[in-house]
Amino acid sequence: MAYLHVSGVDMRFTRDGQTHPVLAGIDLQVERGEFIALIGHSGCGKSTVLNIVAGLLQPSSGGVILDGREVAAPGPDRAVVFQNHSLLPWLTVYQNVEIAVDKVFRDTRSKAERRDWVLHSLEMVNMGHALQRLPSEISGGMKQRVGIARALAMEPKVLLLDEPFGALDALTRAHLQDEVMRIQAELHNTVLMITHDVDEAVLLSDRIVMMTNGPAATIGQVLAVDLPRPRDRIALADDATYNHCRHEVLSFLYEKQRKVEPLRARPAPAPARQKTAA
Ligand SMILES: Nc1ncnc2c1ncn2[C@@H]1O[C@H](COP(=O)(O)OP(=O)(O)OP(=O)(O)O)[C@@H](O)[C@H]1O
Repeated sequence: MAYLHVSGVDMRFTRDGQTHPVLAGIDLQVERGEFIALIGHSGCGKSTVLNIVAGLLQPSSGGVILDGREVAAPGPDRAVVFQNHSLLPWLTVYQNVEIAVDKVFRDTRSKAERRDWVLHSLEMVNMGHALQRLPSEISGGMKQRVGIARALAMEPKVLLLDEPFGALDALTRAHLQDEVMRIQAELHNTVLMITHDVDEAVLLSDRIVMMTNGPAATIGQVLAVDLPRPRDRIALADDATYNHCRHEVLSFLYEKQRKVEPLRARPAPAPARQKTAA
């Protein structure tokens, strides 16, 4: 059996007395240590899938099994990193990671071991120099790094990333993607990452799971990214496999699942004014 198994998941929300089918028959099996990117048009239900795996939402039918146990509620074995860093603003960088480490390892590791682990986790994302700073005193990219350190420090079975780099500028984003690849190579985490960025999906993942448009979205195509690691973004620009994967995802999104946004009606042009001679 797969390490993470999302099985027959349907999700319906009730809004204004009406039932809206969001997900229908989501089936996904993820091996231990695999990096999965989840991609699809806005509103198709990617976050809903992630929240179900996190245990934050209960599916209408179907379920999730992680390492042989059914997911019924949120737990430290599934750490989530959101797009908008969710650090506690009144705690320092160090304390933001410490609070998670204390929660998970209070009974199994000594105070000194926990302290070393907090420091190690922050060093891993190159934040060891800013331990005493508050979130308001660091950049968006640094906050995201601390969020990733906090999630990794919990040693989760699955790391759930909901557009973790979505709010960052292109350079910071590339830098953090490289860091995540380096950490992944070291720790072999099992990762489920939502992204809107096709290049990010191909660069980082082992498989790309593409979702159809809602309502009642499901998995439309799964693409294996057969690129050796470590991966180098510059070398990959001319790589045939990389470009093939990129093309497959783009064609899924913009040909097979083309999403036509309703155009807003334009206001009628104002009638031309008669010019009157002065
Ligand atoms: N708690 C809720 N109650 C009612 N409807 C919801 C709820 N959560 C999500 N939805 C609806 O479910 C659909 C899927 O939302 P979801 O956030 O999962 O999509 P998404 O693919 O992650 O979108 P985006 O890429 O824009 O973040 C949307 O139509 C959304 O309005």
